[in-house]
Amino acid sequence: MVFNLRTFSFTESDEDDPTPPKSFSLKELRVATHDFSHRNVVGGGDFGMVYRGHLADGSQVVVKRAFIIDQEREENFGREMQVARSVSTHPNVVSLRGFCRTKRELLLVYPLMIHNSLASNLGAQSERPTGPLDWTTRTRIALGAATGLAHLHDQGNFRIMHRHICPHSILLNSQFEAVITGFCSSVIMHKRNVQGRTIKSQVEDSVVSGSSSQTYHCYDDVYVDNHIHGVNGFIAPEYRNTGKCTLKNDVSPTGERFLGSSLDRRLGTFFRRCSGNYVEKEAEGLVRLALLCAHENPSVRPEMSEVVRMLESQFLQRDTSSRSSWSQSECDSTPYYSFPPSPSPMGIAP
Ligand SMILES: Nc1ncnc2c1ncn2[C@@H]1O[C@H](COP(=O)(O)OP(=O)(O)OP(=O)(O)O)[C@@H](O)[C@H]1O
Repeated sequence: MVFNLRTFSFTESDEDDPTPPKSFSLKELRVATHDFSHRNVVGGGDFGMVYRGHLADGSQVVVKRAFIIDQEREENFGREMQVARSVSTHPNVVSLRGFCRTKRELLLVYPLMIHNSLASNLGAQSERPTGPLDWTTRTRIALGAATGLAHLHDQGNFRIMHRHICPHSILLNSQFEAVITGFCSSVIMHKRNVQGRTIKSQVEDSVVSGSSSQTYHCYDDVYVDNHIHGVNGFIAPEYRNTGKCTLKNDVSPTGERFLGSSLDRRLGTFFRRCSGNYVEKEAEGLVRLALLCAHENPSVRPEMSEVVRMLESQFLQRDTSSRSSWSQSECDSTPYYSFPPSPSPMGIAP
């Protein structure tokens, strides 16, 4: 029995706690990536370029490299480190292998996800030689991504808001399971105890980060951001308009984009490309859930844990029962765990 300082509770073992990220030398990462050869570039984002590499122990990794250090990248680096040190291990959340800091560069090392991002497997940008993702894979990706996000949202005494969820931040491993990445904009919200003090995670205090000061936010406060983070088209309307951060900010792009993305960025494109290769009732249910998540009123949006339950009841049931697809009567008998019923013309944002 172990007392967990992060969750303030006893657990059977601490095996879910993350292994502390390793401090790499720049030389090790240069060797791993063939001196950051452009042939090894697998992506890029706000932080910098992302290179594929091989470590000396034979493992395949990516190295995210910022070779211009400014305040924004320092903060991004700090946030990635904070999340990595705080979040417990989960198969749908990427874990930081290590980092490197020099006077001129900031580098983050993650395990390589062989199928890159969801974005690179969808629509017109798809590099897939084998054609569009099949329906079962898409539904597994939707469920995996929702599970990863729900895990971030529920970390015992604190919650992690991702704030940058989009098809580029959902990676696909060798089994095409979704793995959430991209914590450059994430915020950790802590619980307040009875004395009004912020209970914060012990592990965070040991974070090796460049940022000189840490601000701790309580999740029962409304945290207002004066710099809007996120990708255009993937930002919850209330956050874009007011800067107010809540976990429901993550649910909106979830609906608009990744559940929608499980179908495809443009539904018409998906239905054409899959030429009937999907389960109609499931696709309908997914569209309804996506619309509910993207509702303009955040209080109407479900929590991520509810999204997971709805998806599980839909897709896991399919695997274990003889029923071929969902029906309205099944939905009626299990209202909480089922996909939402068809929207009324009022109330659901287009
Ligand atoms: N572990 C990984 N394995 C394979 N490809 C990756 C991995 N991490 C990132 N990539 C590729 O690099 C792209 C950018 O990564 P990421 O979203 O982490 O960068 P970023 O936008 O700089 O980060 P952030 O979202 O934190 O600002 C991804 O969309 C993906 O194509």
